[in-house]
Amino acid sequence: MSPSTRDGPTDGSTADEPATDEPATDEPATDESTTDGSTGDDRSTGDDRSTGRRAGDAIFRSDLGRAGRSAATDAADRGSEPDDDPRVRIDGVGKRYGDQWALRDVTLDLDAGVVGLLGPNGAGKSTLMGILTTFTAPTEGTVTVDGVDVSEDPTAVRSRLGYLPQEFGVYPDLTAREFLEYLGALRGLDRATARERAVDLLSVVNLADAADRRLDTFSGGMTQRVGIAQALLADPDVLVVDEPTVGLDPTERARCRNVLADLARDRVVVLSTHIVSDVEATASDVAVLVDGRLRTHTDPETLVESVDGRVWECVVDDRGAIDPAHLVTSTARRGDGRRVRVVAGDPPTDDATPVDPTLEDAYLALLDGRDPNGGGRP
Ligand SMILES: Nc1ncnc2c1ncn2[C@@H]1O[C@H](COP(=O)(O)OP(=O)(O)OP(=O)(O)O)[C@@H](O)[C@H]1O
Repeated sequence: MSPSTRDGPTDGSTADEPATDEPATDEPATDESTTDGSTGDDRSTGDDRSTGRRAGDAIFRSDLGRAGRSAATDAADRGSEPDDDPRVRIDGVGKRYGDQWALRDVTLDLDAGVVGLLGPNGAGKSTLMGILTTFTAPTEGTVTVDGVDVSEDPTAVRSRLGYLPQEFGVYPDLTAREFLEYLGALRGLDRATARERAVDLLSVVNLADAADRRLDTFSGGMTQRVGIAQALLADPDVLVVDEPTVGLDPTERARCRNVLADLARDRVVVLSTHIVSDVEATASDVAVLVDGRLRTHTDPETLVESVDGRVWECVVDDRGAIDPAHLVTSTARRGDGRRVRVVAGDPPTDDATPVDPTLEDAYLALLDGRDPNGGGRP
């Protein structure tokens, strides 16, 4: 049996090779054969009717007989109080390719919750995820997961970490249950444990009703949730997901987001995405990378507040009516003209009305960096 097409691990687990500085090994495994699932019929709901569990219920972690991997449990095993160290500590991390720095001096502490990793193309998000998932060796700085250094002991880090790559491949002729059992066996689980875990995980991602359907009948969103399930096979403390909602319809996006938010109750979920509304809907933290550097790490509410009182909507005949010194975050043609959304210190037109800011307004203003009072970019 072979996966549809892929060059790397089918399960999105991290590569077996130790992290290296060679760019050739810095490419995360990708899969060009995602299921588009146009024939899928997803009847799953937020609740698993067979068990009555909610996605990501804490019961899942204990059910899996997890051998105490969290910092808290490790500390309890050692007979000591858990320390205040964050689950993930990224300290002064940089990555250089040739003479170009893809990432520089990034310091981030992460604990349970969803951290939305945002940044324009080329900002360094994939590089940072590659370092976190042990694919890529940092040039400088350290990353620890539950106190374990990714460079010193990548194998131990991998056992604490689940990864859903952007392109996730499945074996289309297997059922969801068979697929997870297979990946569980690859991870060294015995048959009974793999079976039990597959059932639990399908419940966690609200696919219990579809467990015995072949994967080639799954919609794109269902396949992504299978991807999340496989990333949870080792019941990781840290889940890294790369653009999990791209190409999904709004209903499936919401389902996927809800699963991630539920899982983040007792895990670090690193959500790398360009879809700012997904971050707004799920994240407790937002980290913005620009040109390889961390521009901000805060909570979404604080970022939104940064443009409070500076977002306006107005209707204009054409966009030229807006002072080019102002940042236009959206424009839509309406019957009465163009409705534009503007970030500016003062009303951009006489009839502009103030509106509640969104995270997207704040994010675009942060990237734009121009003076909201109209003075242009610094
Ligand atoms: N293997 C590599 N060899 C050389 N340069 C690389 C390599 N991987 C990434 N880079 C460079 O590092 C910088 C950061 O790239 P990275 O892919 O991490 O950004 P990103 O934020 O993930 O972008 P995107 O949103 O487009 O996926 C870019 O300038 C990119 O060209």
